[in-house]
Amino acid sequence: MLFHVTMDVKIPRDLPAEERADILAREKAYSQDLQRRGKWRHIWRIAGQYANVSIFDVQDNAELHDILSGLPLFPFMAITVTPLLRHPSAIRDDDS
Ligand SMILES: O=C(O)C[C@H]1C=CC(=O)O1
Repeated sequence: MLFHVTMDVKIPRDLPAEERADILAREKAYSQDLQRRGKWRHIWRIAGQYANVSIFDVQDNAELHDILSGLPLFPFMAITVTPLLRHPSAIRDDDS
C-alpha cells in the first residue's frame, strides 16, 4: 500500500544542542535504512519549510503507524497521511 505522508518538523528552540544533534543523526539513519529496504520510496524537502513530502510503500496501516511512530523526530512532528492507489490513467509500471 502506498501512502503520501507530510512531516512538518518543529524542534523546540530550548532543546540542548547535543540532544538535537543525536536525534537528527538517529532520524537520518532510520530514514535511510527504510529507504534502502524500499519502505520509504521517496523523500522530498518542501521548499522554504522544515518539512518533507514522502511516499511510503508498506503492508498496511499498522506497518505505517509503527514506522512513523518509531521516527526519532516523531515527538516533534505534525504528520499528515493520505492513502494512495493507482490512477487509472497512469502509464508507469512501477507506480502501484
Ligand atoms: O528533515 C526532515 O524532513 C525530517 C526527517 C525525515 C527524514 C529525516 O532524515 O529527517
